[in-house]
This record gives sequence, structure tokens and C-alpha cells, in this order.
Amino acid sequence: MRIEDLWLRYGPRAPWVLREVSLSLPAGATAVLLGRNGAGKSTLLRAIVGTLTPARGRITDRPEPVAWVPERFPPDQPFTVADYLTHMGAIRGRRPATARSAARDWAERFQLTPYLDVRLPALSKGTVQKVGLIQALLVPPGLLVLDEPTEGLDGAVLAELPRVIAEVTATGGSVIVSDHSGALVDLPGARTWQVDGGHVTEVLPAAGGGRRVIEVAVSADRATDTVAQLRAAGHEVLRVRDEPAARWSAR
Ligand SMILES: Nc1ncnc2c1ncn2[C@@H]1O[C@H](COP(=O)(O)OP(=O)(O)OP(=O)(O)O)[C@@H](O)[C@H]1O
Repeated sequence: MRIEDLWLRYGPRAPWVLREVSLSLPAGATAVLLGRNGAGKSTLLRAIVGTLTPARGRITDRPEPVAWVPERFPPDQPFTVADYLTHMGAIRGRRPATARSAARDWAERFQLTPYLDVRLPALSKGTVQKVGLIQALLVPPGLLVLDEPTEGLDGAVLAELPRVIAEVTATGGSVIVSDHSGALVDLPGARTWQVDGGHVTEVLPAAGGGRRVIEVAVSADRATDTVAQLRAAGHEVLRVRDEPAARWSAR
């Protein structure tokens, strides 16, 4: 995805929130968006997902499907958690039975199972944020955008978040996550985008040291776990590709 000379504001006479933003994010990469409160992180994320039209500039090669987890998930909808997630899965092209089963699997992983039959307005803020996260993951995202997930999610889900992000990037998805607290600044392999004074700059790693690229082959069913382990150990996973079975067994 390429962001080219983006200018953003809320209305034709309003002050610019962000100016001259140019960034790129390859498939399978993660960017952590840092900046103080009110710096413009949510504004940039809204433009990236397409809910805010830039006054100038453009975004090209945006991966599909886009999955958006807003800072405040709107809970004022009259559905139970299970029904809401099933509908959301169906809207994204899943058969209702498949969507319901995916929702149950994610609910189990995020300790949401006891709330599946509870209506959204009755949930606590943290629990409703879990629903917001799950609705984004029902279909594997090409681009996952998370706005301040450390704000609403409980510790168990937060601890799981780097692994969820690693699973998305392992299948070629890109991830952008904003974090004014800095809690996600050490997300393994992630690049850092800093929002300050109306500009967004990529913070480059300190120079020196050099790197060596190692190609590693694992069986297909271990790929996701291996990528997660390598990232957890602080390594950058550059690419994941499939190799035909014949070539694999000939080694
Ligand atoms: N819908 C809106 N209409 C008008 N101004 C807005 C709107 N949303 C945000 N702003 C303004 O744009 C600026 C950037 O806000 P934004 O929400 O993007 O910041 P942020 O970095 O995400 O902050 P936070 O971490 O507090 O969410 C702020 O001055 C804010 O008041």
C-alpha cells in the first residue's frame, strides 16, 4: 500500500490535521503509529480505511479486505454477540453457519464464550471491544487497522494481540496499529510511524550492525507458529511462500 502526499482536515475551512503524508507498507508488514493524544493518529487511520476522504493526495494498492477496529466500538445495536458476529461474517461473504462457527472459535480464544447470547448494549466497554476485534478477524484481512487497542482490551487479549497480528502478517496481510501509550512499540519486526506537528515520519532503526538473511523451510502446518515464534524472538520475517510438495520431499 502506498500513501502519497495525503492532506487531511475536517471541513473545507478547518485547519489541517495532517499534511504531506507519504508512506508505504509492503504486504505482510506491520506499522505502529505513535503520537500524543490529538496528534492525528485516528484521522490517518480513517483515511487509510476509507471512511475519511483526503482533501489532497491518494492511497494506492490498498489490500483487500480491509478490517477496521475503531477506538470505540459502537455498542448501541440490538443484537446478541453471536447474532451480530454471524451477520458481520455473512456481510463479508461467509455462509451463516461458517460465520457462526468462526465467531465461536474467536470467542473461545478471547474468553468471550459466556457472552455469546448477551445483547451488545449490556456488555462492559472491554467486552464490547473484544466483539469489535473479532468482527474484524472473521475473514482473514488483507489490511488490519487497529485504533488504540491497548485502551479497551483486557490483559489476556492484549497478551494475545502480537500473536494475532503475526498470524495476519504470516498470510501476507498488512497491519497498522495506533498506540499513544507506546505499549506496542516493541511489536516484533514492526516499523514505527511517528505523528507530530501535522506530519508523519517513519522512524528508521539505528544505523550500523548490518543484517544477514537466513532462508528457513518448515512444513506448511507449522508455518504460522514458526513465524509467530521468530517474531516473538525479535526477528523480522521478510516473506512466507509455498513450495510444491514434490520439491519439498526431494530434499
Ligand atoms: N470528527 C472530527 N471533526 C472535527 N475535528 C476532529 C474530528 N476528529 C478529530 N478531530 C480533530 O483532529 C485532531 C486529531 O484528532 P485524532 O482523533 O486524529 O487524534 P489522535 O492522535 O487519534 O488522538 P487520540 O489518541 O486522543 O485518539 C484533533 O485536533 C481533533 O480535535
